[in-house]
Amino acid sequence: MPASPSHHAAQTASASSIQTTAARESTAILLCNLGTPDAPTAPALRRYLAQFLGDPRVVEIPRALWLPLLYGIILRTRPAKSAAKYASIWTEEGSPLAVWTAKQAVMLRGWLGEAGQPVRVLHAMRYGQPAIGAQLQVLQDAGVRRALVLPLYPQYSATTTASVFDDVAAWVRRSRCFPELRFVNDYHDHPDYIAALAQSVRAHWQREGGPADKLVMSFHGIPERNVRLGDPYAEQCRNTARLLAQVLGLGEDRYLLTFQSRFGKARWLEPYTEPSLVALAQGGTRRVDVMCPGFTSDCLETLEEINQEAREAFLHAGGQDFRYIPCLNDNPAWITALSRIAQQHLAGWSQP
Ligand SMILES: C=CC1=C(C)c2cc3[nH]c(cc4nc(cc5[nH]c(cc1n2)c(C)c5CCC(=O)O)C(CCC(=O)O)=C4C)c(C)c3C=C
Ligand SMILES: [Fe+2]
Ligand SMILES: [Fe+2]
Repeated sequence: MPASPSHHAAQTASASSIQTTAARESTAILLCNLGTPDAPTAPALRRYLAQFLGDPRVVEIPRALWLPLLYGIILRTRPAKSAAKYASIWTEEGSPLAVWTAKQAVMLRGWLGEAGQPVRVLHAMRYGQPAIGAQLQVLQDAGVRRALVLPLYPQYSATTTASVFDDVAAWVRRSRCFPELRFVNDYHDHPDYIAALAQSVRAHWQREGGPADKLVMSFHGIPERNVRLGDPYAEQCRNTARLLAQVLGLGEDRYLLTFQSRFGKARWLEPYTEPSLVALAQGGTRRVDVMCPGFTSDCLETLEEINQEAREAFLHAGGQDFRYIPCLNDNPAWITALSRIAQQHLAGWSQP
């Protein structure tokens, strides 16, 4: 059957609309997070921890000393203990970290689309699935020409941010062709990130009928040695805390910056979160608001370590009210912040 003129026109229109969409979507954003086990079970934890703790960015002990310790002791004992902790926070949809990260990618795509900037947005995990290299390959195979890698860590640390970069670079080394790449190092003082945190605290105060005696801001720790060797992480955490306190109008006596999740026997950044909460309770502080501004998604470290373990320690030491403020998760102000951070890094990247 010969094509009618209208059939022809429809074909041309749809071909050109595909081409326009393809041209616009030749830019992509890859949101990268830490990753999480596939299941709250000892075998899944063993796979996850082997990858995580086998990363030389995370444990900087010489391989010849560390690997026997990791495989001989840690991977025999820790998986079962950690699996039980994960089981206490697991949801029907999976690990909270995975659920929130996937949702952030979908929302960010929607936000940018509405702002007239349709770009592909995928998420990837440094440890576990979906892997960073596999997602970069998906983008490459789809014809993406420019990719912005955006780690979901507001504060830069070699243990986290640089490790994402290592993984991107490892994929590049294996690739014949790859998109132009840009990389976000940190956004610890970005006004929209600070504003999103402030908004989440104010909303919490509104729900609770006002501020507690103290706002505790707990960040993930790193070994103190890393900071001495030049990691800017601690300074960036202090900056975030100071800026947030400033926006909230909190004087120095109204907030406390602490570091959580110490791993191993070495000295980590201090003050440690749980002992600080115990000291506050013993010193007569009755009510605390507790938040984790360095985590953009709720995860094991916030839901179990802070909202379960640290809560119990505070109440046991005589505290009366432990009020946990959830992470930014799917907070619209946070997605707006992410879209602005992305737009600023995409600016000037010409369309073909
Ligand atoms: C927010 C930034 C993070 C930094 C910095 C960080 C450093 C760091 N972590 C470990 C060891 C572990 N961390 C674990 C879990 C974990 N860590 C972060 C974030 C940072 N880590 C997150 C978001 C999570 C939770 C992931 C989840 O699935 O919900 C774990 C695994 C759990 C356990 O067995 O305790 C370990 C181990 C080190 C050694 C380190 C810096 C040197
Ligand atoms: Fe960690
Ligand atoms: Fe922990």
